[in-house]
Amino acid sequence: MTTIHIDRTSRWFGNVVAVNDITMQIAPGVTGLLGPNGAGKSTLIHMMGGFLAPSNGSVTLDSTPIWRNEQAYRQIGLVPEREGMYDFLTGYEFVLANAQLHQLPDPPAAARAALATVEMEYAQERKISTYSKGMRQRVKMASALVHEPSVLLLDEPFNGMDPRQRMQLMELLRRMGDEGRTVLFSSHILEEVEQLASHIEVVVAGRHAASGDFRKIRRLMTDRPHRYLVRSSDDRRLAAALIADASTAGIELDWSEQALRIQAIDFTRFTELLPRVAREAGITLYAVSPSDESLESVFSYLVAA
Ligand SMILES: Nc1ncnc2c1ncn2[C@@H]1O[C@H](COP(=O)(O)OP(=O)(O)OP(=O)(O)O)[C@@H](O)[C@H]1O
Repeated sequence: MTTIHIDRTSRWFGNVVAVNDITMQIAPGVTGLLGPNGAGKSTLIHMMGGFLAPSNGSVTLDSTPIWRNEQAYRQIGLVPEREGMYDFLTGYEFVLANAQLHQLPDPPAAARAALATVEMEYAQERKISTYSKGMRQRVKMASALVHEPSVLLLDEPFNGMDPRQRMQLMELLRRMGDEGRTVLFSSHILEEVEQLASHIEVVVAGRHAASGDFRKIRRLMTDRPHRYLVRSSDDRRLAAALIADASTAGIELDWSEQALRIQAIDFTRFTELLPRVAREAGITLYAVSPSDESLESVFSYLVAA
């Protein structure tokens, strides 16, 4: 059993703080790392994989630091997000090279086994340049699995996959989690995480925003009061119609903005209510935007789904 501990860890690049004082643990099973673009997910994953040193704090695997620790590297497999691969190699040669780098006792057998795990034997003799995005993803995965790591880190693994490939990969990750491996994958899409991980970690703008059971966090995201700025063809009439519904907690006419500031309690109900009320009253909606920053990121998850 292997657990990664991230303890008061920060990472900066010049004056950009990509990861800001984050503490979290990644335990065996499948964990989803959720956050909007630029939240710091890749930077965190690279530190967990030993690709990057923390600027501050520590990242350890069962109490030993990961950075520059060969023993830790033997236990970790990392599937990076980047697309660039050795296109002139065949899938087999690519995975074999990694098996050799790990100095495994029988690199060809390990490469074949890893390619079988991701169901890529049929195309293993083809050049990577001829692969689709999903096939590339699977070969990267085979390469990360070739030394049978107990920790598997995947950066946006579902990007560009079709629904069938997505399902296959989800099944594989689920199986690995059930086997007791520590599997962490990042995503900026709420629904993707929902299907695979019951435990999630949320990062927003370099900070740790939430941790725990997916359903609880989702409720937190969707059931908290939300503030919107709404512009319409008749703000006063729209305000009167909305306030009658229990999902609206408060409305203010903002003269300087020429808009309504609305506070909604029940997110789902409000997002159904607003267009319906406007339609029934013959009011045109010109703009509906979340008016606080944290909500904007929550909103982007929902929109991206
Ligand atoms: N090597 C680097 N040099 C400078 N800035 C960097 C570097 N790597 C990351 N950053 C910055 O750190 C922040 C976090 O980036 P990171 O790639 O970790 O986020 P992310 O959540 O993985 O986003 P995405 O989903 O878009 O990949 C961003 O502002 C990014 O521009």
